[in-house]
Amino acid sequence: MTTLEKTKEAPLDDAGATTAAGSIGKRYYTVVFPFSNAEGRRQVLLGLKKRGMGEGLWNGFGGKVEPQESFDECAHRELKEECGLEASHMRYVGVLYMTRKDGSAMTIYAYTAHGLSGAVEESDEMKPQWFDVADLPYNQAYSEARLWWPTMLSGEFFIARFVFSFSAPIKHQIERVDVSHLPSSSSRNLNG
Ligand SMILES: COc1nc(N)nc2c1ncn2[C@H]1C[C@H](O)[C@@H](COP(=O)(O)OP(=O)(O)OP(=O)(O)O)O1
Repeated sequence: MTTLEKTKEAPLDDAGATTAAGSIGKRYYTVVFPFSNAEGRRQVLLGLKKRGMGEGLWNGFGGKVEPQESFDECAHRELKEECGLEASHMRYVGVLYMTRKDGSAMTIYAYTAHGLSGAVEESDEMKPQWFDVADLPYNQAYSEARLWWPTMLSGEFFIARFVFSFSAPIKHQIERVDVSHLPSSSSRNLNG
């Protein structure tokens, strides 16, 4: 089953994801949200960005996918570099296609991290802090966070598309995808 949520009636084109114009300046990123259920409280670790893009905003931990690196490897590396944690289980929960009217585009692969080990440490880039999932700092996060974090928190796989004019999302679509019927990677391998 697929559910669509749209801000506008006009459908989003896939400009940034697929067209020649959109692929110019396209960048691939990961973002990771570590979860904890310590003392019966469902919490997520966010980082306050200390420099560069998104400075002063709370976000998950992530960055650009390096050449020769898989998305999963990038997610584990960025988590460790930015907040000191390691995860025994990283769950790929969704993908965000972000495009600007100038044709530049960014694709962000979103993960939740579980089975955490290590000590939470502040890095050059991020100041980490635990938040109750019911009390997230949407007023000090990217403006589109309130549109997709609730879906990410629900655990349903999602495909989100945003079109920005400067930093404001002017069009968005969030598709929740039931992936339970898809073959696992092991069964795909068995089928060649
Ligand atoms: C609207 O723009 C954004 N929205 C959201 N939700 N997240 C964004 C947006 N722009 C960037 N991000 C995320 C994607 C990544 O998780 C980080 C990017 O971090 P950064 O630019 O610092 O990437 P690094 O590879 O760490 O960069 P350097 O090592 O070169 O500093 O933010």
